[in-house]
Amino acid sequence: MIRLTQGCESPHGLSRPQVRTARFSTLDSSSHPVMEEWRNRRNGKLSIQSPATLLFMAEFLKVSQLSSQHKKPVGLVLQYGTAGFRTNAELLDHIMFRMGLLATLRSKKTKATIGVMVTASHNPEEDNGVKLIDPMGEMVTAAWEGYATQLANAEQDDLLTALKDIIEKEAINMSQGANVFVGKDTRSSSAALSQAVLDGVSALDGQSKDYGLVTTPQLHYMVCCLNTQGKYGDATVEGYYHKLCQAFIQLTKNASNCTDDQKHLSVDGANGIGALKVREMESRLKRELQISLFNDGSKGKLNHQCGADFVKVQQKPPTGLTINPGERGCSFDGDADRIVYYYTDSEGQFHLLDGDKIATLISTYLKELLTQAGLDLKIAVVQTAYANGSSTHYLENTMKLIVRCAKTGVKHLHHAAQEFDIGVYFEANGHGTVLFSKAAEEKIQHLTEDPNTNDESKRAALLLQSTINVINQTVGDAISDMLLIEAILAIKGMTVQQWDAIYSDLPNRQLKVKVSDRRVIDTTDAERRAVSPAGLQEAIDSLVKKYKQARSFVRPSGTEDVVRVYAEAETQESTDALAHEVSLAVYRLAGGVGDEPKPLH
Ligand SMILES: CC(=O)N[C@H]1[C@@H](OP(=O)(O)O)O[C@H](CO)[C@@H](O)[C@@H]1O
Ligand SMILES: [Mg+2]
Repeated sequence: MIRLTQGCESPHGLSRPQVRTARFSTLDSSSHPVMEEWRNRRNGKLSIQSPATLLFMAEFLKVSQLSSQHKKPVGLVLQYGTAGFRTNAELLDHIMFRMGLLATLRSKKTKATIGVMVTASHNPEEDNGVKLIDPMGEMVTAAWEGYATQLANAEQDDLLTALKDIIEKEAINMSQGANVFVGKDTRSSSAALSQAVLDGVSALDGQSKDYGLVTTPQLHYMVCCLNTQGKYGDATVEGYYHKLCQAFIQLTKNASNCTDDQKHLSVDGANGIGALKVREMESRLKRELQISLFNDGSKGKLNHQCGADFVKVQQKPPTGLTINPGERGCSFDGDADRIVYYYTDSEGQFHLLDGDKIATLISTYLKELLTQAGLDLKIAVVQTAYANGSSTHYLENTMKLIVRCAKTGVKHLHHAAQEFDIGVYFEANGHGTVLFSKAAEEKIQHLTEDPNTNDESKRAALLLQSTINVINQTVGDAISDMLLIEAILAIKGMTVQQWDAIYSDLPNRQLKVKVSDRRVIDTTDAERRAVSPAGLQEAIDSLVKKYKQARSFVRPSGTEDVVRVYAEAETQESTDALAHEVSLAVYRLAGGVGDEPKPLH
């Protein structure tokens, strides 16, 4: 029997010695290897001088008990991939519980609030997933993605050992308090799975706040607000709408003669959380943006034949949405962190405005404002290898902007963008945002307050300030991006066709090739060149030479068991031929399985 002595104050604010005494009394008899190891370290005695140790062990016991209600299926192995864990919802209960544990440890380690979002984004309704959010609202750091995988894959009996390993490796002070924010999307499995996350947090005596149904970027926003003591905004959904909508209204005051037609936008909510949140926010836009919401979840299935991913990959409008020729529409994905725009011309031809077009519109607008404000700030656009060559060419050669290419995955773009005063980053699929350095924000602020600032500079600086406020800098955010794009179009008096005409996309094609082990492909130069298997890059180089304005690269997907092939060229015909020939090269040199890739035409 272990008794708590005087001075054994709980860092968690627990003042219930009786409860603890009762709980600890069972520690002596616990035969779990982790408990035994701790006993051995103390020559068979549990030190009553170490309250933190006692609490730690009491929590371990609780973890052990609660984890038996969230058992891992034996042998199941899952990976924390580019966008967290993602698979069929039925396989995820133990993962969620364990991510609740891990988020609590991360919170203790960083002494800050951590976020856990339950969502599988654009994947089918039957799937689910989880992403961890670091203190400033960014994706969790790479080392902890590794811990997430270790913890997720530890068999039931090894869970405490896996937990202890992380605690020791990171030298986590277990007496530090913890706070975890939890959010979920609209999937039917999300309620039970987010409860499993909350169970994980409480097993380690962490505090939690359940935000319930929120978009992924809203949860990122909340985490950032809390950890900046409200400087970024109020950590509430109301606070989020207030900040973004107020900035939007402020921006649209600079749009003259905007007709109701021009203020109209059709939104495809992918039958997901984004639709609910647009509905909640709508009235605050004071008819400066008049939204017709489609795929609002009242009848259709999540992401089915709709949503940003469907539109981007299929290059066609979502079902369930009607817009007249020339009118603009946009699609969110299932957790509202991606957006793409589109319209159909008078000939019925569909035109997609993807992440590259969005990055071009935003960076052009920002560059103009910087010039008007007379501010010398370094602005850059960060893309991936999937960015259309025309967009890169236009940004570098016409706009004279710095363009960087990062590896696929938002966290890579986010980090690259942080190196500039203003970093605009977008994946071609529509996930992106804009980052402003602290120094840039201060210079803009100074300009708005300086009595010597001339009128033109002041107007531009004020516009920049409202632009900063409409943007969710923590992560790509469909709602925030939509408001920014709509404000820019209104301010510039630009139609969607004019926006589309800034540059013309090169025809492009993406294909997938199945190989026995996609890890045989290793890449360099932000994934644009293959260094293995031997001969593959040389083969691609000689194929590319056959076509005009051609470019092609291959890389193993981080989310699917395939090798992705990308090609672009002057015409769709040569693009498709090149994509097919490169697919064949991958199939032959990288261990293709199944039938040989067939020509597209
Ligand atoms: C070509 C492409 O669109 N790749 C997507 C996809 O990654 P892959 O590693 O290509 O499977 O999923 C990621 C997560 O959602 C997203 O960030 C990325 O842009
Ligand atoms: Mg998403």
